[in-house]
Amino acid sequence: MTALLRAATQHHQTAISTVLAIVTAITIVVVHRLFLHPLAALRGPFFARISSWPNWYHAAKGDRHIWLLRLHSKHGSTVRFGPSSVSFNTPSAFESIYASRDASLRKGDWYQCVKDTAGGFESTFTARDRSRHALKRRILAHAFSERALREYEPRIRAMSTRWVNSLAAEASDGDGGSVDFAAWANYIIFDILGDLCYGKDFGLVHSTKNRYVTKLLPRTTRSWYMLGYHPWSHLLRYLLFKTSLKTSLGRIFVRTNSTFREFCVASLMERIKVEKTPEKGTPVSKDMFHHLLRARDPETGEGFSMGDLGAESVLLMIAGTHTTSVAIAAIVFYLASNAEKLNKLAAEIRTEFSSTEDMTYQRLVGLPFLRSCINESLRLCPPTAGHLQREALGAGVDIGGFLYPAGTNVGISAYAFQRNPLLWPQPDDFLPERWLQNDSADMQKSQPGLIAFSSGPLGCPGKQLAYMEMSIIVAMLVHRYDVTLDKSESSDKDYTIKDCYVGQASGPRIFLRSK
Ligand code: HEM
Repeated sequence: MTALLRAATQHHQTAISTVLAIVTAITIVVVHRLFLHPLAALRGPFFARISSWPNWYHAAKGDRHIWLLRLHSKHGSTVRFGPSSVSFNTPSAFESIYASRDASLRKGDWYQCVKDTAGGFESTFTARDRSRHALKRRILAHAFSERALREYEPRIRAMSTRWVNSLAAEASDGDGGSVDFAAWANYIIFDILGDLCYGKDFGLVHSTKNRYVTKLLPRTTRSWYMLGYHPWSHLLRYLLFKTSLKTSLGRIFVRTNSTFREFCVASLMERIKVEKTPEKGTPVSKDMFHHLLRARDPETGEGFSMGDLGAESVLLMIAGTHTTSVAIAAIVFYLASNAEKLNKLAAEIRTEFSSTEDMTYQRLVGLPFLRSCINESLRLCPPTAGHLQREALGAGVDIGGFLYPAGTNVGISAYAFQRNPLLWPQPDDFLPERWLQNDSADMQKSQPGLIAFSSGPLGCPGKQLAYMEMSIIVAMLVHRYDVTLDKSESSDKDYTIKDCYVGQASGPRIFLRSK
């Protein structure tokens, strides 16, 4: 009995000591993060300064961009939103973090997580080492040269014409009902990318067979957010990808990711087969992989290995699809919600073109209101809305006179930046005209550029291609149809996307009436 009592007391004492040890450890961490940490002087919400859970919560919920905008309006232009994470919303910080070639910054640990979920295969996107990244970018650049873009244009126009024609049957005011435009924007963009990457028609516009692919991507990028921003990310990644759990839980976790990768790699393999054994009489398809299979780095003479090509195949299909389709759905939302702007754009397009067949990109670039509508929509709804993480290295990085030590994650959310009321008058309103005045000295002073494509050596190489696609598709749609919002489905004033790295969108539901 006494022995039992002694054992119980001992147990009790051990439990108390354990609890005390945990409380002491937490107190030390909290006190350090609040008062002794090199970032202690920065403002931010209490719980976010002491723990990464709030950041993870918003990343998992998909509203981190909205959260960051709120934090900036409360705490100012520099916000500590995690123990070692800082967000900025000024043009000078953007210059320092993204536009410069500062060697004291590299892509943050989150990009490593993306690489881990891809079985360790490294793409241009996940190459964190700056010289390895630069090498890959020089090779990848062959797929985005001016000559290549000129070759892509007729293909984009042909596919867009096919799409715009088939929309008539889908969404007519009165009988056909409204359509979810985000879905239809996805179909055309996936079809275009299939053609531009592999010379292959995925056929999403005409058949339901491959449409499942559009659903895989948001789930994949969401899993990157869930895991990459998790406070225990390193431990979880170790367990999922480095231990025996790899073949069970690890495999389940990356299942969607793997299905998408298999789709892209299978398309690449088919493409390579065609390249090796071309059919007699069939013209060579001058698509992205036509260029990338031959591309050599002008400095080292290196080309992509088979593993590299697989990784780039997945990257191009991720980076080039939902980004552009979300952007197009947002443009259509803002136009359909602002009849006066839509009419002005329709007048510009219908005056310039008598038919969609004449819509060359060279002529579309000359339409100032079209470009302004695209820019204004990208400002309000940047498809990669979140905080693009960069990690300070070595002696740290100086941003605005403050030294951020090695290991600090710095970055900017395009959404928070582009709705910063100190930079953009009436930040929440759709005012394409603000871009028309860009030449005036006043406007240039008060209005910074868009940062939706990021900038500098890690910025988007597909920017020109994206403008080409957006211009052609929107112009064809507006030329061909009167577009109206299906108000019975939504009364939203703003186009809200979920930030899952690449935005996730649904709607707007629209009616189309042939002109
Ligand atoms: C409206 C459409 C688009 C937007 C807003 C956009 C935006 C961006 C942004 C912000 C980045 C930097 C991401 C980061 O640092 O984490 C990026 C990277 C990238 N984008 Fe785009 N993008 C668009 C369309 C495209 C298209 C059409 C392609 C090609 C088919 C493309 C290919 C890429 C690639 C390959 C990267 C990785 C670059 C690197 O890591 O060096 N993007 N894009």
